[in-house]
Amino acid sequence: MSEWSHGEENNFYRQLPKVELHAHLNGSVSSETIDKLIARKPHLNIQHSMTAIRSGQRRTLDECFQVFKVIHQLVDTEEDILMVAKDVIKEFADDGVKYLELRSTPRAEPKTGLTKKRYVETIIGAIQQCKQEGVDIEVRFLVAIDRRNGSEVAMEMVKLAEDFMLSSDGVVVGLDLSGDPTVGHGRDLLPALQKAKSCGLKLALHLSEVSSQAEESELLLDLPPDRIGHGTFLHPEVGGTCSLVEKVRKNNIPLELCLTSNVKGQTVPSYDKHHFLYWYNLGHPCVICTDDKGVFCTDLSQEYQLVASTFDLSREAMWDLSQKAIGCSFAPQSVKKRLEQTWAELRPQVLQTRVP
Ligand SMILES: CNc1ncnc2c1ncn2[C@@H]1O[C@H](COP(=O)(O)O)[C@@H](O)[C@H]1O
Ligand SMILES: [Zn+2]
Repeated sequence: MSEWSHGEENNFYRQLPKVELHAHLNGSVSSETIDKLIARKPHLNIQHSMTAIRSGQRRTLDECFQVFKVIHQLVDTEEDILMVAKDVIKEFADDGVKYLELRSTPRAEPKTGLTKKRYVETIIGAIQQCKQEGVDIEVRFLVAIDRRNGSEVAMEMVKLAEDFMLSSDGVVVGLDLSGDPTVGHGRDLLPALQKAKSCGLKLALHLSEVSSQAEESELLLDLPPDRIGHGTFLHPEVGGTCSLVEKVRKNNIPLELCLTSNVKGQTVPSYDKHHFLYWYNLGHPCVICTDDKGVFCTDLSQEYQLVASTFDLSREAMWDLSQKAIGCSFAPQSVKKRLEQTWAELRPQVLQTRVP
């Protein structure tokens, strides 16, 4: 047990400088922003209970994907996307996140004239505006491929990401593969992912989020990806294989781990059974992330605190986790170096203060 009071613990994790590498834009919308969206679109008759999974509640993964559909109805114009992206970036900054990699699936909305290209441009615009306003956070963007949409759209997203990688002043750094893991097969997306890799885009892939994906993970790990989202069922204790674990370890591929998301989405039975422990005990790079802070009603400070209390880790160990996450980011060396400096400057004050 910790010798610190609850208030002190909260305060410490908020002060801790953090890196967020796995955040889906529309899953990260806070209840305050949802209020503003509902006010813009009262005719949709959407209530808060439809856009978030509260403390103690559980949903099947399938039900989680229904929640995203509701949020997508609320976020369907350029103005909405700009507001949502700026709010999300500022909320992460307020939570002590110094570097954020946001990801989102470009959507065309014929009714409002939104195109996939404008979708990405609007998010890049939000990132630039936050920078101009002096928000204390460095932000990069990953174009997401929704696996449900098949190989053709995947290839279209790779082209879009490549164009933006070359024209966005370094804001677009890679691709995400996400969406309902029970739909589609990674084999069909392999050519698009290979192309992305060959043109210099970084790959963050959701792998083995459910137990039926071993064969797909086997295939996609040969790319290899630069980071893995979840990887819940990779290891043999939960039905994965030694071969999968070996591939991950051989290439030292960091795992993005999202405790609240996995427990609320019921792919992990309880916090203490989370696969964080398996990989952490191997000394493998693990990055704590939120996944969908709005939908799962969490933030990155809470996720760090949850990991520390569940696995009885010291503040120093948690500091090391947050610092090592810098190295797992897709930021260029110059940015990583600056972040390392920030961590070095903050360390004495954050690790020693006892603020009530
Ligand atoms: C809970 N675990 C998860 N597993 C897989 N994909 C997920 C996810 N959580 C979110 N997404 C992906 O992110 C989209 C919402 O944000 P954007 O509209 O892209 O910003 C979802 O529609 C899904 O494709
Ligand atoms: Zn995710």
